[in-house]
Amino acid sequence: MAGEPGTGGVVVEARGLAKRFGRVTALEKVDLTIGPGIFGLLGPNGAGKTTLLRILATVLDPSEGTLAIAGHRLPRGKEAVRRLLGYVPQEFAVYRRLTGREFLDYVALLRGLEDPAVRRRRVQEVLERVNLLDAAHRLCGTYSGGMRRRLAVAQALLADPPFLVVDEPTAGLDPEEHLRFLDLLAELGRTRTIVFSTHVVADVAATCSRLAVLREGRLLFAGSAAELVSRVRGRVWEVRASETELQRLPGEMAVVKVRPAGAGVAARVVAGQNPGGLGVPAEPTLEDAYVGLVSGVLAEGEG
Ligand SMILES: Nc1ncnc2c1ncn2[C@@H]1O[C@H](COP(=O)(O)OP(=O)(O)OP(=O)(O)O)[C@@H](O)[C@H]1O
Repeated sequence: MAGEPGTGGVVVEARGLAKRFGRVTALEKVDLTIGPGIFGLLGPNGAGKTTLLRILATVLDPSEGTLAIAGHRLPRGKEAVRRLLGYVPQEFAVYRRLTGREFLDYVALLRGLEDPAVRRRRVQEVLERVNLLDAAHRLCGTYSGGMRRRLAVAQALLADPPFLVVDEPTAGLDPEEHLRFLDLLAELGRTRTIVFSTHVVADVAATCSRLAVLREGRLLFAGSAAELVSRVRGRVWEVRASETELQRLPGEMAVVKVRPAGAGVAARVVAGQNPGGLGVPAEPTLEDAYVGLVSGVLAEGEG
């Protein structure tokens, strides 16, 4: 049954979620349904990603709207949801003077795993899962950023929760750790519901079955990557021009990336019309669609 530990993930239903901090509106009327698998949350700085994840993790109450997780309405069902939840916050504090193993043992004890033999086994399992066994005897204070991220995931996995909320898991990781982390997420997502936030569109393209895009607290899109990409089809262009020509191109457009090419540049742009007639149509990617959406070149709901 969905909602029970280790049996395939939970369903999240948010309707009209809003969050205000004084005069700042961090989230506005967010309607979202999230099912089993990996769900990516994309958006520029200040979009409201962390706020939404903190609400899903029951750390923060919304100012308005309704939220049900695995059928438990919040805030009434908070305790029940917490039993299903593993949360990896953006800022994760560790006890620098404990080893990785001691730290996890301590967290497991706090989570109610009282039998020392059960705890030892569980700590060993999560250390293995996140590939930290070799560093388990080292003080947490000596861990790299990537190792701390893995320790943060390990503590979230101690109770084998079917619902994981992970805030920017790949920030600050080196390329090798980054790839390993995506593999771990993909593996965990086979039997769980995972919601994670990121700035890296490629991470979403690589791991997520569904995604949402937030900007300034508003939900611009929720659906599959293929749906988002289809919105930009026919509007992505490779433009070869001089820098000056590029800056003077007529019409509304969003520049996805620019690289040097010969004496000028090759730019990838999203635009309704072929920019200045200089564009060659290109096959759209998720990054093109994301940039088009957050820049406003693709209107919301357009498709
Ligand atoms: N506790 C708080 N008090 C006041 N304002 C807040 C608080 N938390 C968030 N905000 C504001 O709410 C908005 C959304 O912030 P949030 O951290 O959710 O965005 P984000 O998408 O996670 O951004 P980033 O990618 O930079 O981490 C921002 O304007 C932020 O300054």
